[in-house]
Amino acid sequence: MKVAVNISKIDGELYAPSSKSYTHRAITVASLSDECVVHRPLISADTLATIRACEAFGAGIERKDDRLIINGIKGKPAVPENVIDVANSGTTLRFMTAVAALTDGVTVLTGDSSIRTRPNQPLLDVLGRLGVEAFSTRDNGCAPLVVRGGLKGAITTIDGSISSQFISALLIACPLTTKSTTLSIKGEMKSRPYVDVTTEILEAAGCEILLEETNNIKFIIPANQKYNLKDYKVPGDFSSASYILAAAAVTGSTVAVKNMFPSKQGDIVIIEVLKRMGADVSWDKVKGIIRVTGNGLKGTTFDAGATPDLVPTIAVLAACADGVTVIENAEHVRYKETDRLHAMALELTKMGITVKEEPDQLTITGGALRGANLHGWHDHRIVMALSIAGMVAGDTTIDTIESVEISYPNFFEEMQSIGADFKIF
Ligand SMILES: O=C(O)C1=C[C@@H](OP(=O)(O)O)[C@@H](O)[C@H](O)C1
Ligand SMILES: C=C(OP(=O)(O)O)C(=O)O
Repeated sequence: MKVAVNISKIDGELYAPSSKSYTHRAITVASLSDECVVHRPLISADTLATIRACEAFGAGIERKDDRLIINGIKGKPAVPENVIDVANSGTTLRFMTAVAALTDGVTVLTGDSSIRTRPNQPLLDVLGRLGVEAFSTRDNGCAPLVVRGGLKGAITTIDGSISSQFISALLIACPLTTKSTTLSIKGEMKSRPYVDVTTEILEAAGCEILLEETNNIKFIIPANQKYNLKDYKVPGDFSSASYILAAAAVTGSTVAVKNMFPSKQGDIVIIEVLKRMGADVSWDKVKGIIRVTGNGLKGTTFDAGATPDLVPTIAVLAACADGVTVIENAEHVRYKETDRLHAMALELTKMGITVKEEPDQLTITGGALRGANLHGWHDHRIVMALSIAGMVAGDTTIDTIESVEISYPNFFEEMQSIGADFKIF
C-alpha cells in the first residue's frame, strides 16, 4: 500500500497509542506470573507476536475490551508444539529466546525476512555460558534460532553495544532459575532506558534485581524468584507520539497529545529536542498532555545512544530546520527493521536534502524539501517519519505503508482526523 501526501497543517488533539515496549514486557512477565490483567495494551502486529509466543509457551491470553486477561505459567514455560514465528518483532525474538531457555526441551524461533537479518549472537553466547544450547541454524547469529532449555545462573558478561534487548531478555529469564546470575555489561550499554523499563516491570512483579554501577554496569540477579504481576496499566508511547509532535513542529501547526504521563521511556527526550530546536512545547505531567506549536526550527546535535527509535523523527526535524544537525552515536540504529541511518539518508536525499552518512552518524543540512516518490523500507518508523516530511514537501508518495501495523496501526486515520492530507492507495 502507498500514501500520497500533500502540504498540510494540523490542528487538534490526539490520544497517543499505548507503549509497545511496556506492552511486550507486561504480556511476557504476566505470562510468567499466575493471573494478571493488563489494561490498555497496545494491540499491534508486534505485540500480537508476543501474545502468540506466550500462548505457545502455555499461557492463556484472552482479549476483553481494552484488557488482556492472562492466565500465566508460573515461571515454567512448556515446550512449544510448533516453531515460534515472531514475524517482524525484534523484542519478541530476543525475549522469547530467553524464555525458551527456561523450558525442558527444544524451541525453534524464526520470523520474517527482516528479522532473519538481525543480530542475536551476543545473546546466544551468554545463554551458552548459562548452560543452554542456543544457536543460529545458519551460524550467523540470525534467526532461525534453536534453543535447548536448561538455563542455570552464573557470572558472565555481555556486550552492550548492539541491543539492550539481549540484556532485558536475560533479566526476565534469569530470576526464574535455581542459581543466581551476575551479568556485567561490556562497553556502553546502548538503549539503556529500555532496560530500565524492564526492571520497572519486574519490580512491579515483585522481582528483585540489584544494579551496581562503578566502572561498568553490573546486574546481580538472585535465583528462585516468582513473578506476581497483577493489574498492570500500560502508559502512552512517546516514540509513536514523536511523529505527531514533529508534524506540528515542521508544519508550523499546533497539536495536543494526550496520554503522555511521565514514565521510564527514554523517548520522552523528544520534548527537550523539540524545545532545543525552537518549537514551543509545554507538558502538563499531571494531565498527561503535551502541546507543541511549530515556530521555525534550527539545527542541533543529538546523541542517539539511549534513544535509537527517535532517529527517523529527528532526521525529518533536521531536514526542516535551519542549519546543520548531527545525529551521533547511532551505529545501533542500523540493526533495526532496516538500516535506518542508510534509509533516512537515502530518502531525504531524494527530497533534495544534503545528508552525510558515516558509520555511526548522520549530518543533515536543513533545506527546502521537494516532493518525491519515496520508499518506506517496510519499516513503520521510516514510513511515519517520511509522511511527516511529505506534509512539508507536498506531492510525495511513500510505499510499504502497511508497516505502521507494527507499532501504530491507526497512524494515518488519526493524522487525517487532525488535518493531514494523506490519501491511501
Ligand atoms: O526493548 C525494547 O522494547 C526496545 C529496545 C530498543 O532496541 P535496542 O535495544 O535493540 O536498541 C528499541 O530500538 C526497540 O524499538 C524497542
Ligand atoms: C526496533 C523496533 O522494534 P523491535 O526491535 O522490537 O523490532 C522498533 O519498534 O523501532
